[in-house]
Amino acid sequence: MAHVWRGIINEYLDRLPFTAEDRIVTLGEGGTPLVHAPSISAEVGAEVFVKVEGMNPTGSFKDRGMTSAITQVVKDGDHTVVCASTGNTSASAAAYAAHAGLRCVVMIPQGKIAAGKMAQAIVHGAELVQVDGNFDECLEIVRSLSEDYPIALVNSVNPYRLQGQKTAAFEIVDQLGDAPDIHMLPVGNAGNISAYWMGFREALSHGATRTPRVWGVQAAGAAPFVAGHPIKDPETVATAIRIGKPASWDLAVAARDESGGWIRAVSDAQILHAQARLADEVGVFVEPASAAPIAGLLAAAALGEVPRGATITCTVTGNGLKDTATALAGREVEPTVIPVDVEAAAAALGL
Ligand SMILES: Cc1ncc(COP(=O)(O)O)c(C=O)c1O
Ligand SMILES: N[C@@H](CCOP(=O)(O)O)C(=O)O
Repeated sequence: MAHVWRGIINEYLDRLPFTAEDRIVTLGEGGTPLVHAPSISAEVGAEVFVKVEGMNPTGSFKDRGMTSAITQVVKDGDHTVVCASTGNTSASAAAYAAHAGLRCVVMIPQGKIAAGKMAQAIVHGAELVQVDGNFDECLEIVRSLSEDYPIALVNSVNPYRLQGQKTAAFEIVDQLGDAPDIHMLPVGNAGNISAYWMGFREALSHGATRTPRVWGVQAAGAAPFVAGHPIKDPETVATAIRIGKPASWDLAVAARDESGGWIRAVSDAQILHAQARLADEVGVFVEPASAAPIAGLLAAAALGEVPRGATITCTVTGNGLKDTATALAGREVEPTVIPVDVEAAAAALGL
């Protein structure tokens, strides 16, 4: 019988802190495609694959962490969850809380959330609080709230989030038959790079013969790891990674150093160029933050730093449909309007 995907907790139950007796809160997350990128591969002289995390139920990798965080919240008997967010965590928390019948409160930096993500939180019934501050300041507030009130924090400082997110590394090993030589991903609050490194190391006990070098990419205006210290006023077109004080700092530094990798920055222009190339050449529409690893890869190739023939996987973290305004800016196309007439259609197409 064909295998039916049942969400990451059921698929990797033996590698997660849950049992078959637990009530698993799942929307069928995970099992995302690993898509080959032929033209980018040819350009950088390696085999490049993108792990399309925008295919998750709410359109980002956060769902892997949220199934696990919300499952634990239900297990603990809590009724309210809270998060700070640049948009994707709130969309995911809102959806999983709705599924579990929990109250969800999200705190977001005012005016800095892509419209699609805001819509997701609203339609799933989350209570939205806009803060006249940035993500880092929102996170400080929700951390205090969760310490002082009976509210469960579901940002990636919640260890169950990283447990769920590590399963993307398991999937890559399963899809390739081994770990890649290099794994690349965007870095914001730094939970995901930490989770991947945990996953790749654990995969050594489940068929992988090696771990990859981890190359993280930040936006130049929000690159605390490149600066070596927190950034007070982060700014970038990639609003998902507009973060100056990453919560998982030590874990991310460990992922970088233990894997023999690096964390570098790319400009907003490089990010938008990579986003357009992914859409035009690979057929994968990602949000700006998700294009950062491709921008970082192209930059590394231009410096001659990409090992010839290497297998490189890049996590593209979120769906482009969440932020169509940024994707379409500067791309205004005047649609041709024709009457209901085949000849007019042919003429419009120059046939
Ligand atoms: C689309 C997207 N990509 C990348 C990131 C960065 O992930 P992390 O915060 O785990 O470093 C985020 C959130 O921060 C995100 O929403
Ligand atoms: N990009 C994130 C920022 C917070 O992420 P978390 O993984 O630490 O919860 C978002 O979507 O809010």
